[in-house]
Amino acid sequence: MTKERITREIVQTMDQKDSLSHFKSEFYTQDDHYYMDGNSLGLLSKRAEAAVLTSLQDWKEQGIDGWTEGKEPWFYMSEKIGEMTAPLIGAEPEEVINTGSITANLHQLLATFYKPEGNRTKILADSLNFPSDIYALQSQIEQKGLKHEEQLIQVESKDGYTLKEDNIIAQMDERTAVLLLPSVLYRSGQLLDMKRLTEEAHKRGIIVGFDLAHSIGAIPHQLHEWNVDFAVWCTYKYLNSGPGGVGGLFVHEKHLGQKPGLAGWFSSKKEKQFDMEHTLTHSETASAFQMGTPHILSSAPLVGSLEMFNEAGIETIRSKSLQMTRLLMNLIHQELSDFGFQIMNPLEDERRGGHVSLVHPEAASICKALKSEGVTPDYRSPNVIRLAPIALYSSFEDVYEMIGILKKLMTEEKHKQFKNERGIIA
Ligand SMILES: Cc1ncc(COP(=O)(O)O)c(C=O)c1O
Ligand SMILES: Nc1c(O)cccc1C(=O)C[C@H](N)C(=O)O
Repeated sequence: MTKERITREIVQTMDQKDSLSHFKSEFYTQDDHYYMDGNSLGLLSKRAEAAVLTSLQDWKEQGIDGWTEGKEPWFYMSEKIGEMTAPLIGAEPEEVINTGSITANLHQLLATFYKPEGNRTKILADSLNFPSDIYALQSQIEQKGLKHEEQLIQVESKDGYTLKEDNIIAQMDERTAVLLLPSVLYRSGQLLDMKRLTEEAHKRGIIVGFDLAHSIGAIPHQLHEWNVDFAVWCTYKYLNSGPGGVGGLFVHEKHLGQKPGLAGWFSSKKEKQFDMEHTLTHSETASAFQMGTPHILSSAPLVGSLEMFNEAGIETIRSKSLQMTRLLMNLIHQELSDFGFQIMNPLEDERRGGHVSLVHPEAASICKALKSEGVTPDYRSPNVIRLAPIALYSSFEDVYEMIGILKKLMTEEKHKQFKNERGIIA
């Protein structure tokens, strides 16, 4: 931690040096409001809005011809977004497609890659992953006529927040068919060593998949180079596609050409799709893992949003995000040491994602009090406050202001006015 006292002047200097600061005006942010929840639902940008309006205009003016003749033809939009996403995850364009949701894509890729055979029947996961991933794993095991209680192995966490890569590797063996892990854990923000885990799993003949929900748009990846077999993600968090925005998937080139586990007419080769044959000629790219008609109005925002990510560059985004979360942690030490907060995310740059995870016994009431004071944090049961300053639309001074607000409300015990229990979502 730094020794120098952090002042407003210091953070203002950081803002002056920030090469990404101009992006803030491209987002709908509110004055005197500090939005720290972009790790759950990112904010709307003007470019994303314009992209949706383009698709609406195409529909208005062209009706069905919008599929091929629109300004942004709908028939090719999922592939275009896949190409735009590829640089963020270190993929070849044909390895990526914009489709589905994390849960739907997990079902698709498990239906494709989970092939229990002989003794190799188990799926290795962890005990801290988001519930939807675990439900998908359980039901895919059941789909194969097996019992998930016997086949799903969930690596335990010693502290209830983080995982040790060594413990995960220790559980990989010749009975493991698939390994599925989050890149960044949704509560603690721990970033797992995807490269090492993939290498170790492959040595043992295991197929490797990652859920990139909490890393895509915040952290660079090298999925192709690391030889990851598949990955899934959502786009409504760091990629700012809006509520229910269409997700994405990656399938390594070495598996392309394989038949999708769950086929539909959008799995087709584009030039064959409208032949309407009952024998599927599936695409040879990640497009094959689509099923039905793409959700154009929930994909379109990405055409605008990803343009900004590619202009900014994911390495620059990561570097600012690390600087912001480092500042946030330093300010917590400087300003909040009397109030019983504990930082649960790993402190090292290479082990933490885009959010800071603060544990406090009164986390729920503190989050409600923060909201009443113009800060949007994110609460996760039972005691976690997640705070995510976002590289494209948060400033260093926002982080400074937000900690000032938190300190004031803790000093005045304003959170005591709120029930220490979760609302419907947070
Ligand atoms: C790690 C993780 N997996 C899965 C999900 C659910 O994804 P979806 O609702 O897009 O299927 C979320 C968030 O909602 C998540 O954070
Ligand atoms: N997907 C969400 C939704 O449909 C409603 C509210 C929140 C969400 C989220 O994304 C939660 C998020 N995955 C989390 O990490 O908690």
